[in-house]
Amino acid sequence: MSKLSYILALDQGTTSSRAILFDHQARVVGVAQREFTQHYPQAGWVEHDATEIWATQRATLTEVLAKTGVRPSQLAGIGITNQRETTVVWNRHTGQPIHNAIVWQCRRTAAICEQLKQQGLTDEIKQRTGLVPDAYFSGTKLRWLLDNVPGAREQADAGDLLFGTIDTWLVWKLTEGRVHVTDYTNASRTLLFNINTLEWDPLLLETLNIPASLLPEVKPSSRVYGDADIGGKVPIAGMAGDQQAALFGQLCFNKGMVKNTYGTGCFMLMNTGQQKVESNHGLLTTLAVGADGGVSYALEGSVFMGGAIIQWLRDELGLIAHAKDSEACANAVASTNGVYLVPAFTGLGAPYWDAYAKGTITGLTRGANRHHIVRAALEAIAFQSRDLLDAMQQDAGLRLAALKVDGGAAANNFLMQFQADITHTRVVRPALLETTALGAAFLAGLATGFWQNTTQLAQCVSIVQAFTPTMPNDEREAHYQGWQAAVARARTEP
Ligand SMILES: Nc1ncnc2c1ncn2[C@@H]1O[C@H](COP(=O)(O)OP(=O)(O)O)[C@@H](O)[C@H]1O
Ligand SMILES: O=P(O)(O)OC[C@H](O)CO
Repeated sequence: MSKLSYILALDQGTTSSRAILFDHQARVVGVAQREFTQHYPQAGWVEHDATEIWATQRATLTEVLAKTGVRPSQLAGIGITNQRETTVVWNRHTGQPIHNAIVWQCRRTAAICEQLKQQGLTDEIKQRTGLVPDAYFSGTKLRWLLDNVPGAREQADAGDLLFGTIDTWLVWKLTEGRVHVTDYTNASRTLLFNINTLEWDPLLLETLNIPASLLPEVKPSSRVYGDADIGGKVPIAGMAGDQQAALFGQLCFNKGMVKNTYGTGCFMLMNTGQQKVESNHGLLTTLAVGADGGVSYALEGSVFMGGAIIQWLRDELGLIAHAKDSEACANAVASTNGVYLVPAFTGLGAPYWDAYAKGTITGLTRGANRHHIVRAALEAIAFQSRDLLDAMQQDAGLRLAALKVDGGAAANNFLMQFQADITHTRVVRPALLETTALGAAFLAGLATGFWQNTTQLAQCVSIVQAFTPTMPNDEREAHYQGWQAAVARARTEP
């Protein structure tokens, strides 16, 4: 075992930045968390201030060390995991972003995506990147910034600008501008990266008019990238998009293993090993991390609104005071009384990919009350995940024995039981829901010798609870058909 005692994970999520300190048994020794501002400059647009992201992330790092009394010299390494696709462009000389970051949820580039489809590039994009032409991914966001921020195109052509997803931005800040790097998992979400050759794709760069000089170097997810200067030098040794980090943290190292994360959105990933599986059911093919820390392929179902629906009920409708109150609220009624909520607030992601669908509530009667609506919101999270699981099982040609879950909203027992019921699949929840941070810690720990191998990692993880399906078959399928009918009403495309 290394003489160094801890690994620090930085988890930069959509709504908050977290720093979590793990010991050698992967126990959480300390946590610090800071929320940051969401900017909605127009309907459907979402931005973050990259400078605020860095400030909150840096503050959590300082706070977690201060409150645990751990010194930088006791850290074996830092692992970074991040909200994916969110796009930052900054000046390489001043380190200043040229604009707010465009967030993965932002729909402003839907028209650019329509153009790509009209140019007949959908199949080409799918074959090269594993993705679909949707505003979700970084490529069109980067294009928008270069085309719309005054002077950006000239600066880019002069080689003065750098692009990064949030991982790249944090490493750049932590190394004081010495390192401009990303990892394969984050690169695979840009719409610019070829997942067959594992290189930036010249055709896509040309199509979107992106100079290659903006792009970071791409490396494996478990690797020393450089030293962070945090009052002592600490190697940054792990880096992965948050969903791929969660897959690793859930020990899904091998082919056929699946996890579903319930955070702001819901993201179901299946490791397909060295086999690149193309979906026929609206899923993405993406890069993940294999047992040796190298590249593996994954199938992914991405749902834009998961726990964020609960935030909406809390912040915009005021139906609950705290997210966790949704559980008691849902349990206060025996059913939704025929109410369905389709959370297409930012369009619909997998498996529908309908950029213009709008949020919809159906089945309201005079008997409907806030309990029914809250229950329908939680059920919607699980229905969307069933859509993904059905698609994934069909694409992979297998039936899952159990679904591993994590993320903030996986704490909700009503949601987990309903998930088991509506998918007719056992749902398994680990003791630690922060599997995203754990995955990043594992990657950094493997690269620095803090942990030797995946067997050692598996010994650190324990399962606390399993939810077994109890809903009768006819009730389940009738309820799911009700959901499908509600989705059909929310959609703009057949
Ligand atoms: N007990 C709960 N029941 C339902 N939703 C919850 C609960 N606790 C948290 N959430 C939701 O989970 C999300 C936070 O999860 P988290 O994993 O921290 O997300 P992220 O990493 O995307 O910021 C929020 O959208 C919140 O509304
Ligand atoms: O911030 P999260 O955990 O909801 O994750 C966001 C995803 O990475 C977006 O693709």
